[in-house]
Amino acid sequence: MAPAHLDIDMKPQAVDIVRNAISAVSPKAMIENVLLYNQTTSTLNLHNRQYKINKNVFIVGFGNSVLGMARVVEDMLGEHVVTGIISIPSGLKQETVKAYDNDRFLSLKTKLQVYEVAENNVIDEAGHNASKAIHRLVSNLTESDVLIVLCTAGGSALCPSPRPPITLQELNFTIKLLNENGANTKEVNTLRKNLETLKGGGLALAARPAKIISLILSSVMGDKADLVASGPTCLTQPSPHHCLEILHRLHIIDKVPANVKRFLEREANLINATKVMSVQDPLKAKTERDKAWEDVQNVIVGNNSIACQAAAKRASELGYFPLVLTTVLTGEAKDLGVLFTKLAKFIMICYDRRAGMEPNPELSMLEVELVAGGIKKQWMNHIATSVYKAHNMNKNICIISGGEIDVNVIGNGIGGKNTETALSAALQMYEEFRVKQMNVKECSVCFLSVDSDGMDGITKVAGAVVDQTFLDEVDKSKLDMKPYLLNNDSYTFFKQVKDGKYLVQTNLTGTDIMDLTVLIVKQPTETKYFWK
Ligand SMILES: O=C(O)[C@H](O)CO
Repeated sequence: MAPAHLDIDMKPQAVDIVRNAISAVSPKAMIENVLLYNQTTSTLNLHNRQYKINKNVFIVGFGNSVLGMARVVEDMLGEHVVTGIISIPSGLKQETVKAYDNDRFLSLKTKLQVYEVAENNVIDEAGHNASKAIHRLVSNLTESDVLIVLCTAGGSALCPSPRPPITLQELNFTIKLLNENGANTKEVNTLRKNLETLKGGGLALAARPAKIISLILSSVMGDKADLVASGPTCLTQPSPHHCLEILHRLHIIDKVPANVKRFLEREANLINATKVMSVQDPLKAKTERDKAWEDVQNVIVGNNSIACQAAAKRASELGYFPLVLTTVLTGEAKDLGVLFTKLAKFIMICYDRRAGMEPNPELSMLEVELVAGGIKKQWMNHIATSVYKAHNMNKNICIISGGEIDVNVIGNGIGGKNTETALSAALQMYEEFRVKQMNVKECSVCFLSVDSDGMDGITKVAGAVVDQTFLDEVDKSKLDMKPYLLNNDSYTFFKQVKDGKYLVQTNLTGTDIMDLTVLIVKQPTETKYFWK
């Protein structure tokens, strides 16, 4: 007989675990974890630095999640905020007020001006106006002012600032071309840093001599601060040669606007000429350059790993044996769904101590498949040891991962990368545990995949959760998962099963640390490798 806690429904618990993860990176938690305002001494503390506050705070921000962050900072500093500007995606204000009334929007007394720009994520004139207004605001700051910059994903497109003579249309065309020709975020943002005034440290330079605090919500792998919103406050060397190399490599050098190409070539020549003529002592040049950045403090306030740790803590409170597998998960939705189900199968075999001790050809084969699918060899050992420990403690294992899921869109259905990952996992569970092993009725696996911003692709849900009961419902509905999966129509599929009960809804979360997955695998009810 399995202990009572092993019989509980894992779905609400998996949802509870990700809700906790997302809460840990909510605007309030993120800001209040790092930024402390001491009213008695009128100082603002951020890590090891103190800032004198006396009606001298200015706020600027751009990104999909800056709205909530701006609200928290403004609430904290109240009368000390002089003014500010934030640039957010068009329609976000309405969505936020609809979901949360005014709680997550700026207060009625706000001193911040909000620009809603970039409809459908396309650079536009409204965004350009926002960037010009931000530039004007920061250019007038003095040494005694404190500028708080809020940066999150999406910031690049929300604050376009083409360097003259490049026009907004030329910048837009170049970015579109890069995206359409397979450039990754790093490459696109490298171009942005070189072609735009406020990117690649430009905002910080324009705001000198003010003190600058940049609060960055990371939604990029490896938390590279300069990649978020193209690093407006990060020290960056101009790299026109690299830009030209990217354009050549992607075979778009002759397709970018002539003005852009000319601009980059001229910048590259300038650098070449300076190198030849430079008689400066490199050490001295470095010290001067570094001094200029002493008044800039860049801090990552939220990321995937904070969220995964919070998920692990919650899983442990719920009685699971948690394991954070990775915070840099990558892969295509359909492939990841298959991979996580295979991982579940591997764990099930490992749970059986006898199978663990005896050579098991199925286990060895699974190991090879998992490693080929992207699960690192050392992770496999870690998983096997964790399963062994969980077994001894009579606990179920809960594997948490965070990262960026991709999706290959070939169909015309409705879905997001997370609903697609969950549907793919369900299809694989069906095949592994119900088709291949006909005598097994129990499939003690629960898998959940969500987008932390609460909007999976074009859907209004965060993702989906699947388990054995889902497979039962699919059986009852007589629906076939495969064609939906092939048509990228996972949302439509989930909608039809039990009226969408297996979809995970979080509303707009006001944050974004990419995607999160939870895999719970119950211990077998018998010690024997139990589906044979
Ligand atoms: O805005 C951007 O540059 C991307 O979303 C990465 O932050």
